[in-house]
Amino acid sequence: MDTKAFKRALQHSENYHRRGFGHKEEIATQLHSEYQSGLIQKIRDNNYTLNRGDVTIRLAEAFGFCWGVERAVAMAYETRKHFPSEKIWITNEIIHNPSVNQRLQEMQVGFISMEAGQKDFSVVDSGDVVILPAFGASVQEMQLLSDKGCKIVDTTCPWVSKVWNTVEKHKKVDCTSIIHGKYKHEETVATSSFAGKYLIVLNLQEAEYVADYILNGGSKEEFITKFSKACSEGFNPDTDLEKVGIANQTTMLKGETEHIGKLFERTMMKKYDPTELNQHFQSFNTICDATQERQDAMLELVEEKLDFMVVIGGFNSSNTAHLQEISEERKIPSYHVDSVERILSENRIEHRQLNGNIEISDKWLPDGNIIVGITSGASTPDKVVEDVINKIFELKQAAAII
Ligand SMILES: C/C(=C\COP(=O)(O)OP(=O)(O)O)CO
Ligand code: SF4
Repeated sequence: MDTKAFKRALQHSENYHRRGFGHKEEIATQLHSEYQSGLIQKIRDNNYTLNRGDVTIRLAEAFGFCWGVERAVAMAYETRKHFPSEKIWITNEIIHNPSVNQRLQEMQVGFISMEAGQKDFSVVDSGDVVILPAFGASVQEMQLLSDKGCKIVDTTCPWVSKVWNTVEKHKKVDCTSIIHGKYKHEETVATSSFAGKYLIVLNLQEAEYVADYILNGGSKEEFITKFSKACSEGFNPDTDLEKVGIANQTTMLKGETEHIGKLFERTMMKKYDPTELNQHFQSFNTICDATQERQDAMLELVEEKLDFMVVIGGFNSSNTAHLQEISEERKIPSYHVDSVERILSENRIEHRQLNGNIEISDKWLPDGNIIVGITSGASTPDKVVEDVINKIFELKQAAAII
C-alpha cells in the first residue's frame, strides 16, 4: 500500500476533519473549569513554590498538559458539540489519563473495544463519527474507517505526524527504520504502520544487542524470536540492517534516544567506510519539545534537596513513567500516582513502580518539615495535581494537630 498517497487522498476527502469545527470559544470555559486549577496557577506565579504549615511544595517548571494534548482534547469536545446527536466513537483512549477518558465516556463517546486481541469495529456504522486520538491510528484503521464511510476527526498531534514523515523518508531510500519505542504503544503501532521495514527497540540494551549483531553477527533465530512482535513481516537481520534510520516514539527518555542514535552512527561507521555513512545511516530527532521540556525541568528539580517526589499521571502514560525514572535514578523516594484516590492515608500510598507493578508503600509521609517535589505528565490535568497537593496539606495538617 502507498501509505503516503492514501494519507494525502484521505486528507482531501470531505469526511476527514483535522482542524476543529469553529467552537473553540464555546468549549474553552468548559475545558478550563474541568481541567485547570487556581491553586496550580498560584504556585506557578509564586516561582513554582508554595509553603503551607510543615510543607513546602516545589513544582517542576514544566509539567502537565502539553500543547498536543490540549489540542486533541479540545477537538474531541468540539466534535461532541458539532455532532450533538450522531454516534461518536474513538479508536483508543484519547490520551493516557483516566479522568479525561472518563469525561469522554460521560459525553457518550464510545471506545472501540478489544475482542480476542483485535479491535471490534463492527459496532461502527457508515456515517458515524470516529475520533482518532492524539497518538494517531494505524494506516489500516484509517483505511477501514474511510471505506466504511465514517466521518473521521483526526486529533493526531502534529509532532506524532512528524515521526510518520520521518519513517516515510526512510522507506523512500530503502532504509530500515529503527524505532525507539514500545511496540504495543498506540503511537508506535501507528508509526510502524507507515514504515517500510522496521525494528522497534525498547531501550539502550536492546539497541546494543542489534548493534552487536550488525558488527559481529549472531544467531538469526534468537534475533527473530527476540523481536518477533517488534519488527516488520519477514524481517531478516542479515540483510535488513545494512541501511538504518532512527526514529522514536515522541515521549521516550530523551537521553536514551540520543545514546541510541549515536550508537547506530558509530556502528555504521565501524562496519562501513566512514565517508559512506550517509548511505547507511539517517537520524532525525523526533522526541517532541514538550517531552524534552518536562524532562529538563525534572532534571533541574531533582538537583534540589527533596524529601520525596510525587509524579502524577496515568499508569499507562509513557512520558509520566520516564519522569518517574529520572527521579528514581537520583535515588529520591518517589511515588507515581494517577489520582488523589491512590493516597490511602498518611501511612499508605498506592503507586506504580517502574516495572509496571502497582504496590502499596507504608510510612510514605515523613514527620516534621518536608519539601515535596511535584511533577505531572503531558496528559495530566492540573486539577488532578491540585487534588494531590491539597491531600498532602490536609494529611500533614491533621498529623500536626494530633
Ligand atoms: C498523546 C501523546 C502524549 C501525551 O501523553 P500520554 O500520557 O497520553 O501518552 P504517552 O506518554 O505517549 O504514553 C503522544 O505523544
Ligand atoms: S507529548 Fe509531544 S507529541 Fe505527544 S501530544 Fe504532547 S506535544 Fe504532541
